Amino acid sequence: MATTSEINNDLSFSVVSIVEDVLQQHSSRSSDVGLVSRKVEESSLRRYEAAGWLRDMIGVSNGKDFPGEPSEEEFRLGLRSGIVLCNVLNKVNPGSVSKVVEAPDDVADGAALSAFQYFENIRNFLVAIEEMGLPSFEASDMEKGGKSIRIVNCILALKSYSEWKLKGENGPWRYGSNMKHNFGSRKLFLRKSSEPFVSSISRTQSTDMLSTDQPLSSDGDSRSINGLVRSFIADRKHEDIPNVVESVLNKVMEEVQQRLSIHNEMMKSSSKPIPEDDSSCETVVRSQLCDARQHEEAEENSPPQVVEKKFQRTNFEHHEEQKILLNQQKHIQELKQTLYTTKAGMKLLQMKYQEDFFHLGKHLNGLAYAATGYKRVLEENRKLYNLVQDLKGNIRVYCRVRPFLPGQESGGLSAVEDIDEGTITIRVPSKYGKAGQKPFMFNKVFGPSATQEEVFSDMQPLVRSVLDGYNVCIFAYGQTGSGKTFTMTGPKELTEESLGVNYRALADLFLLSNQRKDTTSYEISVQMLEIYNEQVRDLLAQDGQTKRLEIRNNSHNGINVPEASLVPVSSTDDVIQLMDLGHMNRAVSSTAMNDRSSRSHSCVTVHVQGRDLTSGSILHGSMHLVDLAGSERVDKSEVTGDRLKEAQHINKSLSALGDVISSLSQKTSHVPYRNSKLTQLLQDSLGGSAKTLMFVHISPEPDTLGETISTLKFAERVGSVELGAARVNKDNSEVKELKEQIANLKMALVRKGNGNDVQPTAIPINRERISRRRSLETPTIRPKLPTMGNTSNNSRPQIMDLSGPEAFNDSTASSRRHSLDIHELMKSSSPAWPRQPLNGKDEDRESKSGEWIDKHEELIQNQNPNSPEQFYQSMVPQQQSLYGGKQDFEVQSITDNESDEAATSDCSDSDLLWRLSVQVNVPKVSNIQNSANPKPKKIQPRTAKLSETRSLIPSLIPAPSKRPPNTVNSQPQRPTRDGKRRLSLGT
Ligand SMILES: Nc1ncnc2c1ncn2[C@@H]1O[C@H](COP(=O)(O)OP(=O)(O)OP(=O)(O)O)[C@@H](O)[C@H]1O
Repeated sequence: MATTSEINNDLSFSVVSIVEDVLQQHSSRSSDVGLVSRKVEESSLRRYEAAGWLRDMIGVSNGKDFPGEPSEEEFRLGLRSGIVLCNVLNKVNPGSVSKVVEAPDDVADGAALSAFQYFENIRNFLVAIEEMGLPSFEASDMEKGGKSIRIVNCILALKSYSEWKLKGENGPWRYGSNMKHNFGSRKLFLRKSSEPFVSSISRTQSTDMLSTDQPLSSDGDSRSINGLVRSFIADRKHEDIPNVVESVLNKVMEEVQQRLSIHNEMMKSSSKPIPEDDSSCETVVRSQLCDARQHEEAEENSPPQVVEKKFQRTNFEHHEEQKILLNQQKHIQELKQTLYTTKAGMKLLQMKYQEDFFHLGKHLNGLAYAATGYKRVLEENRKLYNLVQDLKGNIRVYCRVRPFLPGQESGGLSAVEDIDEGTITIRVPSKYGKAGQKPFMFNKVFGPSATQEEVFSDMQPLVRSVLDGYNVCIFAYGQTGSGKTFTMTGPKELTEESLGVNYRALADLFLLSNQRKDTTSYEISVQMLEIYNEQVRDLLAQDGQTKRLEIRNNSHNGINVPEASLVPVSSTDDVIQLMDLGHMNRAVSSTAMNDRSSRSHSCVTVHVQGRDLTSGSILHGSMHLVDLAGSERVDKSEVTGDRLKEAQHINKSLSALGDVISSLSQKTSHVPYRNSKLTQLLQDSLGGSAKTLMFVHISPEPDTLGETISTLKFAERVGSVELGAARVNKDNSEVKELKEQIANLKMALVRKGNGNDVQPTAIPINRERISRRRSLETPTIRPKLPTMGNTSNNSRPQIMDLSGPEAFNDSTASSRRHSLDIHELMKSSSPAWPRQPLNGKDEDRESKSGEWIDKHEELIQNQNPNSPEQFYQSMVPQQQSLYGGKQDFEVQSITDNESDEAATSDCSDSDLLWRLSVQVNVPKVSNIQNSANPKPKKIQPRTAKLSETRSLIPSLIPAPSKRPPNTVNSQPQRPTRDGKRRLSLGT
């Protein structure tokens, strides 16, 4: 912003300028036309002189664009950049302009020069000229309409100075008095360094006034005005002077007043408040100052109307700028507001998003929970399904897919498309008929990645139920190389992780029996058999003898091959030792399909006997762990000779297995168990009261797809077989008591039939205590099992001899009690007890669907000739002939709470099974030897008719629903045909 002193100075200087202008106008007005043309010519000559000198000074080549006789316009344009002037000045007075700003080459004449060049060169030149005391000119004189005469004066003065300097004259230089007066006004210039430049006024009217040493002062100003006026009136006539002076003064006064008013206006506009902290204000102020200066200059050099217009324009521009500024501020405010709103909106959105995320998270959690729940429900469904299957007595079927073996991957394309819990989907290509996918459903499907532990954990409850007195059978089925041995035993190199079901099952039984040792004492023993070429071999035979063993089905204690070694085990080490021996003895040789193919069925049978330490009751369970031979067809094995024979035997036994399964699923009356040793061995598990699990194995290779599909089809059929609910093999004191009661009743009947008046002993029947359990025999009469060598010297586990009474202490007592009772009865009855010879060939009798042959009952008869049954049999020959030589007694099944409690398996499904089971059938006892017919009688398959006939045999224990309790119905009863087990007294 201009300071007051500056304004004052400007004003004082302006007075000089005003006077000068007025005088010029006055003189021009008063001059005649001739004078004007003379003046024009004179000024042209002077311009030529100046231009010529400048060309001389800078050289023709540099001044090529600067003509020798330029027009006023050419002259002005040539000097406009200030370069020529500065260079010439530096030549005249070296160092006067320290830096000359060169114009860019491509700046054409007439083009607007940059403000920088304009101000730099011209200003530096003018400053130097003024310092030298030479007549100066205005920078605006360089522009169009400027006073070039002043420029010419300045250059000619410089020329004169140069010539003076060249002459080498001493003393101060004086500008020539012959020169025309220089009316150029002074202008305050600032050096580039912003150093205030104090100019001295050079005036040319008189030598005493033109001293360069004269300081700038108000005296100087007045002197210069006086000089101007004097020179103006010098060539006037005396009588004109007062008038001229008066008109000049009037003019000056007018001009001064006009300019003052303009200044005041400017002052007003420039004194408007400027916003402090707005950086743009600084720019505005600067531009205002600049405008003010330009305005001043324009004011000084332009006629008043132009100045007025310019001022108005400036004012208008200023106004516009103010408006723009205000608008911009308004916009900024609006933008700020928008920003604020946007920020608030963003915050709101952020909060909303966070809320949404939170809800989403909750929702996802809910979904995850639901998914887990769904999985749980699925799992529960599967368990319930399995439970229903168990209740129905279905054979449980698991499927396992072997992974590709190293080097066997057929481009990674497996025959298995998908595995989902209990469903396996097989990819069927067109060569097997209709291309597509074929699903098979089982109780559980294990994929190739399933571990041995996972596999076992799923069947663990089943295994554990052996300790509760159930019979369990797990058999591995599948073609050669599908992984049966892997599942049942493990790979060749056994590790803890790769141990198969056999090892894990026994280890688990040891663990559980140990946990229960306070309540139950368990004895676990193992048999290992092999069926090779339809011969049963003892794999635990130490002498390696391949003695042909016989299978005796439905033995009372679950030991179907009594001649095979039965080795007690108590630890996993024992088991490993035994298994090693068994594997050594097993027949294994190579075939084209699998170099470790076993062409025999192997069966590890675990026998468990548990004695309840409180009640003394005995239970026994057995578990068959069967690794079947490969199920593939003979022709595929590409074998001949011995191998062909082996394969044929395998096929025969597997076909027999298929037939048994088929007839079981169709519930036919005759089940052909006897068609192979395998079906004979598994008879109790397949048609009896056992829990059976078939583990079907398949290979993933597509080239065995045909075999895979037939294996899966077979397995599906097996899954549909209902065996009836499993039962616990438990023998307790109540059962024995009941048996005695039955015997008494029978005797009473016999006596009555003989004309004796003896009334049946009124022994109350405690229905609640009637056991529904299958085995009713006493353990003292179990078949003697073979022993192996000298056990004291043998490091192997000792073979258990179950024949001794000490093995079954509690039952001995029971047996004694039983015989005592009988003797008492015998004393009161007259008929003699016929002696029955032992007959060991009875086991060949064929069992039928829905009944089981109790050899133990038979043995009771054989070993105890004085038993009531024998007595009864001997006394009722007529009845035998009447009813087809066999009597059936239907025993009403009653839930036995105690028995249920005794079944304390960890196996939830077996427990539940028993708890849900309301009515379970008591098994029939059959094949009791008739004293009148010592030879074993081959029982023909029973027809419906025979069954009807036999049903006429009176039931000694009436069904509670039909008859009042505690009464004996001596009339023959029709046996039920609903599959209930019946107590059968054979001939
Ligand atoms: N689940 C599995 N994981 C890894 N390897 C397996 C698996 N199942 C089987 N194998 C491997 O596949 C090969 C054949 O398995 P395995 O001998 O058990 O078949 P198999 O059905 O018992 O044959 P065979 O009928 O001849 O006895 C073996 O090398 C075995 O280690």
